[in-house]
Amino acid sequence: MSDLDCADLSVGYGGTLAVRPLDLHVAGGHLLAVTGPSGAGKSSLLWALARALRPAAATVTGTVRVDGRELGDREDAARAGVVLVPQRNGLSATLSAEESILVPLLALGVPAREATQRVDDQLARVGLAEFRRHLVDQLSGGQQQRVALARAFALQPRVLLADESTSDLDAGNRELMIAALREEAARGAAVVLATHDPEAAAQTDAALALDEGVATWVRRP
Ligand SMILES: Nc1ncnc2c1ncn2[C@@H]1O[C@H](COP(=O)(O)OP(=O)(O)OP(=O)(O)O)[C@@H](O)[C@H]1O
Repeated sequence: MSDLDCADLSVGYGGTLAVRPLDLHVAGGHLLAVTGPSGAGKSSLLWALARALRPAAATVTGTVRVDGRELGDREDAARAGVVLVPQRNGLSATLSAEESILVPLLALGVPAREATQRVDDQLARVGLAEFRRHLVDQLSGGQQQRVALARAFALQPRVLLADESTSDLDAGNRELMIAALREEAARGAAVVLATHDPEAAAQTDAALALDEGVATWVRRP
């Protein structure tokens, strides 16, 4: 089990305070929803938790810890097993579905045979085995979201931060992907899903609402 904690975490862009100082604990094994209207600060919070906001782009204060160890920068967060699925998926249009999952695994030094097995397993898990050779550009928005989730699952994250990762899915695939996020939590990860969708949020262990950067518990863990 891997715990995610932040203390006094805030995000500002020039004069805008997008996330007001926040203390948060997400225990390994739990799936937390971060809800709120457009512009509430959900993406900013997830990017700050992943230590992925560049100092030139945003002012981030506070600390983020995984299993008690403070994360310095994005590379440090990646080494600690933090995986962010960004809102627009972060996939490269010119890679195929399978390459999208394989390349980060090989870059991290996962042996080729194991990496290939993980690609097969995760494409099957998200129901896209027959689309493996399609370029990302040739996939629908919902299929791209499922590839992005498969890529994250293949990395076996200790902390998984998914930003609107079910927004383009039909109800059936949304249920499947939320079940997969729950399985990642059951494996021991701390999982956070930012979502507009009340039906997705209702299926999580706890829900935190953001409004103009102010966080309020809707359902406590
Ligand atoms: N790079 C940036 N520069 C300046 N302001 C930004 C930047 N990114 C976000 N903001 C502002 O910060 C606030 C929070 O934005 P954020 O994207 O975190 O919200 P969100 O809840 O994820 O919205 P959405 O649901 O539309 O994705 C908004 O007022 C937004 O305009």
